[in-house]
Order: sequence, then structure tokens, then C-alpha cells
Amino acid sequence: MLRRLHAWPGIALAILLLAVAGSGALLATQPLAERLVAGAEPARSVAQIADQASHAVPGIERLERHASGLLIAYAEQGAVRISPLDGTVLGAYEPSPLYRLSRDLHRALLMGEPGHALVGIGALGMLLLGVSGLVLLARRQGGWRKLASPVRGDTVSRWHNRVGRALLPVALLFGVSGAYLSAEHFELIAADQDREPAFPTSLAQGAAAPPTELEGLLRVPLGQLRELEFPLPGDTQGAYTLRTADGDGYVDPVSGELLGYLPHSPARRLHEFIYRLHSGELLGAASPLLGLAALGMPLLGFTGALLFLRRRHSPASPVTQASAESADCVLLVGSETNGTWAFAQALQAALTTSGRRVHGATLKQGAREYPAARELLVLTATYGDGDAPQSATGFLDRIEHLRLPEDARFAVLGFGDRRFPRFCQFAVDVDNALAERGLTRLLPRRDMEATHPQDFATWTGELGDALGVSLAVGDVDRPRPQLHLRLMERQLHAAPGDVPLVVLRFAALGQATHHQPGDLLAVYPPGLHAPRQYSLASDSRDGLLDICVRLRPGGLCSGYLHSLRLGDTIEATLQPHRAFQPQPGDAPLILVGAGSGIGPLAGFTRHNSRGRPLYLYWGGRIPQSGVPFQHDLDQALADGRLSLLRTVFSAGRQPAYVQERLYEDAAQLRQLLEAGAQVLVCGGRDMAKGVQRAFDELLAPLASSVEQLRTEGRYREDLF
Ligand SMILES: Cc1cc2nc3c(=O)[nH]c(=O)nc-3n(C[C@H](O)[C@H](O)[C@H](O)COP(=O)(O)O)c2cc1C
Repeated sequence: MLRRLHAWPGIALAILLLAVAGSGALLATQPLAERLVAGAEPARSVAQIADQASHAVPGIERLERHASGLLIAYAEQGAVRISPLDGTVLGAYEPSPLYRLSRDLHRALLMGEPGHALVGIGALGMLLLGVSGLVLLARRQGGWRKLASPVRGDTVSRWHNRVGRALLPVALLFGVSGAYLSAEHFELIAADQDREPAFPTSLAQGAAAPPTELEGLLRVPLGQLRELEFPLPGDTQGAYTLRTADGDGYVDPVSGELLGYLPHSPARRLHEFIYRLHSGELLGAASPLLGLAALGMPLLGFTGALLFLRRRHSPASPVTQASAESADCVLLVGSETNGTWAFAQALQAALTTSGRRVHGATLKQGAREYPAARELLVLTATYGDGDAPQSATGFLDRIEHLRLPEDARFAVLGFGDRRFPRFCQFAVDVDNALAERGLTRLLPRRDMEATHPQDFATWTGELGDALGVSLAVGDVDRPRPQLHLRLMERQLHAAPGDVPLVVLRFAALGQATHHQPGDLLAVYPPGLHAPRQYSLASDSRDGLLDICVRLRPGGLCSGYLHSLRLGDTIEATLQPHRAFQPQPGDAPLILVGAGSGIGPLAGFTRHNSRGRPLYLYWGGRIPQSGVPFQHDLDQALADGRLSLLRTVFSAGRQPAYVQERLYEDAAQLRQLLEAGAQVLVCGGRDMAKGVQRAFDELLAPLASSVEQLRTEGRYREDLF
């Protein structure tokens, strides 16, 4: 709902806001341009400048001072610029036609009153966009406190959110001040601009004194002046009309007395303040910065439109959709990279064909009440360390408020990856929570991997039987990869009798990526339905994406990656892996890996810029194959980013596994663990079991265990 409130006004007002922002950007340069022309303003009184100007401009009628300090004298012959230093004429004053056009465009789109109204609506729209954008961003970042943390996502959404966040204060400032000025224009708010002081009923008689002798003008500093109207020559009933920043009045040309002075009302002061805020005058020489900010608007509009179009074509908007109120079958989906959506879409189509009225939504955005539902079907992935994927956050907390008819039944299908210790854990939690909430199961929960679509066919067969219909589920579309990568470097580590490892370095084509070591690169080999994930060894700052791949016997994806030549391109998607990152801080890191598991560990070492103590244990098979990333690791050892490197080979001259080195260094490692060290393990499951046993033994004298460290987030694994 909120997203629609953000997207639709954005699309509807895009062109209007672009015109207003563009002209506003130009107008924001005006105070600075005028200031440059006006020059520095000395400390002097209005009396002095009025006196000098009246000599320099015969028949002067009016002296006007812009907030920028520009002084303009008007006489019958025309308008001239006046030097604030000595009142001499600097040249003719011609208001810039470009600024005039920009002003008309900015205030009324060159359309008179209807244009004024549209601009007012635009200002309100900008406010709405700013506020809804702020709330959406807070949600996306995972709370208000994380609003300032780095924005993640693909290039388009990152730019949209980053620029939006940076421009938010400006959007709110212009939105509020623009709406206020429009409301004043349509007299919805009083500005008291037309309130004039009463002209004095009696003036002193006698000869007019020069301005330098008039107390009423001597007391006003030049910086306060807005406008001074001169009395007509020879008019004995005339007086100076003085308008200042604080109020207006008349100055008797004979006695010099200030008469009928009327200070500005609070409404008028507020108007002045808001006007100066909106025009950038309050910022002085920095006003073009506001203009620069306004120029960020086209970028926001462009990226916003791309996101809007993408979302409309994303699988999250199923083809046939019953409303939440009328649906008899509710399909809720938890997904992070849209793979589960592809299955849900195929299911929704089949259920609809079988005559069900299906309502599909994410677990996060689903309604609170489904009054007509007979079945609730949940398809959900698991992320992090057994946690909810992004489109399902908060669902478990909302389950107790979910309102369904008493006889509604449910079924849960979990999507996961068996390489993670908590396989399909979130689906398990959802299934249990729905049962605890008192709902009846239509089917027992099933868990599957997206790489095994036959399991999906089995489940939909069982579902069809339970519903008493035959479900004809069509092909599941492969999720679209987000990145095209070109292979730039390739380093093979192979020796007779060893399983080859290859380090591949890719460049992203046509877009910047945002990633850190430990994140996953999901690679889509041609002809395979689901991607295979590889841990990244590089950070965005490296400019390239590095992975280390072990050739698996019969492995389609690893075979494909090993066969790549320099210049070949592949398709892939980035997947953040928050559960496998070093904790922030200075506590020591103990990195343990085997085989291709060295990838992210080498990446953490490379980017250990804070110089925290870092100990790396790695196990390979045959020494002749070499150590992947050896060059990087040597450099890190030399400059102190790496404190210790221990390599071990299971088929070397002294065969050993990596955990044996851990036992050898027990005393030192125990000290590190006592000092709060964090352990990160990457590699195969068997290695991980041995490593866990070693750490459990190391930790026993400290009355601690790997389980204890896990709960503190100090023992993390990335296993395959
Ligand atoms: C960073 C990351 C963490 C994951 N954590 C788990 C996990 O703890 N348990 C699990 O069974 N699967 C886990 N998975 C696998 C996903 O659940 C699985 O690939 C799923 O099919 C993705 O579906 P989606 O494309 O709809 O997001 C994880 C995947 C990634 C990329």
C-alpha cells in the first residue's frame, strides 16, 4: 500500500516535478549571480546611499535592494544598478530574461493560475513522496536506526535509495515551503503582504533636508533596506516611503522623523522566512548547492520509473489474482531472490485453472484477514542462519493476528539448500506456528531444493489429491540473472592426483556491483534451471568478483566454470550472506578452511585494513598444486594484515588435516578465544566436523563450547 502511495504520485508528477526542479535549480543560482554583480556591501546607513544615489540618478523615484545586496535605482529614464560603496551608477539594470522565464515556469509552468495550482499540487506530492520514501527506506534497511547504514541491492535500487536518502531533507524543505507559498497565493493562508502603514496626517513645514540629515534614514543600516520611495521633487505633502526587513513606515523629509511605522506581523515574518528558505537566499553563497540537489531529481525520477516498471513485471504480480476478501485459496510466498516466486506462480496458474479463486502475496505484505479462505498455502525460502527471507520478515510475529475461517487448512512447502545447517528452518518455524495457532494441516510440511523441481511436482501431486483436483502445473520459469560477467583472470591449481581448483576473476559488464567477501555469487550455467552458489573472495572496492571453484566429479556448474576461457561471459546474481561475515570490532579472527573454502577467507584477509590479529589455517591435498591466493596472502603477511598462515596438505610428505594444526597451536588459540576471537570456517562438511571437535576440545578448559560461541555469533560456517 505504502509503496503504491510512493510510486503512483511519483509517476503522475514526474514531468511536473522535473520542470519545477529544473527551473528551481537555475533560480537557485540567482542569489549568487546577483551577489557577484552587487559586490561587497560596506556598513553604512540608508541615508548615505540615498543621498549619493539621488545625486547620481537625477529624478530618482525608488531605490530597491535585493536580499543579495543588489541595489537598483528607478527613475523615469529607466533602471540602473548602483554601487553600494559610493552610490555611483554601475550600468543599466536589465532583469535576465532567462531568470524571468525560469521564474514563470517554476511558479506556474507558464500557464497562469491553473499552473499555480498544479505547482501547489506538485509541492504536496513532493512532501508525500519524501515521507513515504523515508518510511519505505526505513523498512528496507530493517529499522529507523539503520537508516544511515549502507544501502544494499542492485544498482538501480541502490542509486534510487541513496540519492533519495541524500535528497530527503531538500525534498521536505521544498515540499513544505512550496506548499506554504502556494497556499498563500490562493489566500488559504494570510501573508499580510498588502498591509500598508497609514500615511501621516501632518508633516513638518519647511525646506526638505538632504537624506544625510534625516534621522529616520540615518538609523537604518543598508543591510535592512528593502525599498525606499523618494518624495516627488517640490511636493510639500510628500514623504519617503521606507520598507525594511522588519517593518514599513514614512520618513518626514523636513524633520527626518520616522512616522506611522508598522512592524511586520508574525504572518509576514513567517512569509519572509519561508520565501528566503525556498529561494535559497538564506544559504547565501551556498544557494547553488540547493540547485545541485534539485538536479538529483531527474536521477531519482529515472531510477524510480525503472523500479516501478520492473516491479510491475516481476513475478510478485501474478497473472490472475482474486482479492484477499473473496479468495478461497491463499498463497503466501517468502522469497529473497525470486526463485520461490517462480514456483508459486506456476502453482497459482494451475490452481486458478482448476477453479480456485487464488490470492497470492508475500508473507510480509499479506492481509490480516482472509474471510473466505479454505486453504492457506505457504511457499517459503530460508535465509541467513535459518531465518526468514526478506519478503517474509515479521510474519511469525503476525501469525496470531491472522484471521481465517475456523475450518481453513494449511500446507507449507519449504525451499532451501541442504548445505546450510538449518535446512528449510524458516519453513519449519512457519509450519509449527500455524499449527500452534490452531489451524489444521492439509498436508505435512515438505522441504525441497529449487535445484530439484521433481520434488515440486511430487508435492503439487499430493496437494491436488488433498484438494480433490488434478493440478496441471506448467514449467517453472528460471529466475532472471541480474549480472553479466566477463572472465578477466584465471589461475589454475592442479597437480597429478589432485582435484583441480581454479581462481576466477570476473568484471561486471555495464553495472557496478556491491558486495563483500563471503557474499555469494549465484552462477547460472546454460541449460541448468537453478544457479549454483560460490563464495566471493573480493570486495566491491577490488572492482572484480573473485571466486574459487573446485572441479566436482560430474558437477555441471563447476565443469562449466573450469572450462571458461579469458573473455568468456557468464550470467549470475549476487546474494548477500550476512550470516558469514566477521563481526565488527578489533577482536582477533581465526579463519579455518579447506580446498576452495579459502576464497572468502582470503577476501577477509585482503580487507583486514583495521589490522586486527588474523590467523589463517588452510588445508589442501597435494603441495604441488600450490595455495590459492598465495600472492595476496604473502603480501598480507608482509604488511601485518595476516598474523599467521598455516597450510597443511593431506597427501603431502607429512600428511595432515587442518584440525591437526589447530591442536598443535592449542595454547595460542585458547588465548585468542579468551580474548574474544571469532572463528569463521569455510569448506566441506567433514572438515567442518573435525574442526568443530578440535575447537570443542580447545574450549573445554575455558568452560565454553562451539555451541556457546555460535549463540554469541563468534562461530560461523559456510559449508558445502
Ligand atoms: C545467504 C544465503 C543464506 C541461506 N541460508 C539458508 C538456510 O539457512 N537454510 C536453508 O535451507 N537454505 C538457505 N539458503 C538457500 C535458499 O533458501 C534457497 O536457495 C532458496 O531456494 C532461495 O529462494 P529464493 O530465490 O526465493 O530466495 C540460503 C541462501 C543464501 C543465498
